[in-house]
Amino acid sequence: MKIALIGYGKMGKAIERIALSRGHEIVSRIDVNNQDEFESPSFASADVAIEFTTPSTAVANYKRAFAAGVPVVSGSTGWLDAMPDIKALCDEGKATFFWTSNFSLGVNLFFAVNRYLASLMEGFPQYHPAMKEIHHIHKLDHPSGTAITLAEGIMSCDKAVKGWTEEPANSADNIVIAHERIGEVPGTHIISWDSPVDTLTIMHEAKSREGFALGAVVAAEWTAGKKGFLTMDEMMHSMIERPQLLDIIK
Ligand SMILES: NC(=O)C1=CN([C@@H]2O[C@H](COP(=O)(O)OP(=O)(O)OC[C@H]3O[C@@H](n4cnc5c(N)ncnc54)[C@H](OP(=O)(O)O)[C@@H]3O)[C@@H](O)[C@H]2O)C=CC1
Ligand SMILES: O=C(O)C1=N[C@H](C(=O)O)C[C@H](O)C1
Repeated sequence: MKIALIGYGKMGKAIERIALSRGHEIVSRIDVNNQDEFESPSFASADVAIEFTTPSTAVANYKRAFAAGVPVVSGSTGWLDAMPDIKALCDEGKATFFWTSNFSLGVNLFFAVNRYLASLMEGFPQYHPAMKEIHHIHKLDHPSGTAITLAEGIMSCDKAVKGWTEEPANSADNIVIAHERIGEVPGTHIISWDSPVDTLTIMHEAKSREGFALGAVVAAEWTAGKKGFLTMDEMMHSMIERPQLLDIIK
C-alpha cells in the first residue's frame, strides 16, 4: 500500500518504521517546511494519508488531503470542535476519514472496561468518578483526547454523570479530569470511583508509542478502499466478527 505521512514528528517516525516493516511504501512525507507537497503527484498517488500533527494544524491538513482525493487516518487531538464539519464532508461523499483519540488495542479494550464499570456504577450512587491523565512535557493539549473519550464513555453509561470538567470545584454532577506533564511519559490514564468506604481504580499505562503507531498502520490498511466516516469501534467490530483479521494486530 502507498502511504503518505502528514507530520513527521514522534508519531510520524514511529508509523514509518512500522509501515515499512509491514511492506508498505512511503510515497510522501509532509512537514511544516514542504506544504507544497499536498499538491504533488506523489501525495495524490497515496492510498491513504496518516496524519499526526498538532491541534491547530490538523483540520487544514485534512481538507488539503481531501482536496487531493486522499483518504485520511488521523490521531491528532485537541481539534474536536471541528468534527461536525469533517463528518459532514464525509457524509456528502467528499471525504474519507478515520479518527480515534487512541489507536492502541489496549486502550480500546480499556474503553470497553471503562464503559462496563460505569454501567455497574450507575446503580451505586455512593461512588463518584475522577480521572487523571499523565503525558510527556511536549504535549500541547489537555485534557488528552483519550481522557475525553473515557469521560464520554462514562457519561453514556452512568446518566448521573452529566459532563466533564477540569475545575475541581465543579465536581458535583461532573467527572473532574486532572492532567500532569512529566518527562517523556507516553500516556497514562487512571479512573477512580471513590465512596466513603473504599476506592476502585482502573488504569492504562502505555510503555511506548509502538501500540499507537501499530494501531494507526492497521487502521490505514483497513481504511484503504473504504469510503466515508470510519470509526475505531467499526474496525474493532469487523475484526471481532472476522477473527482471522485479528492476526494482523499481533
Ligand atoms: N490517537 C492516538 O493514538 C495518538 C495521538 N497522538 C496525537 O498526535 C499528535 C502528534 O503527536 P506527536 O507525533 O507525538 O507530536 P510531535 O510534536 O512529535 O509531531 C508533530 C509533527 O507535526 C509537524 N507539523 C506541525 N504543523 C504541521 C503541518 N501544518 N503540516 C505537517 N506537519 C506539521 C511538527 O513539525 P514541527 O515540530 O517542525 O512544528 C511535528 O514534526 C498530537 O495531537 C497527539 O496528541 C499522539 C499519540 C497517539
Ligand atoms: O500526545 C500524546 O502523546 C498522546 N495523545 C493522545 C491523546 O491525547 O489522548 C493519545 C496518547 O495518550 C498519546
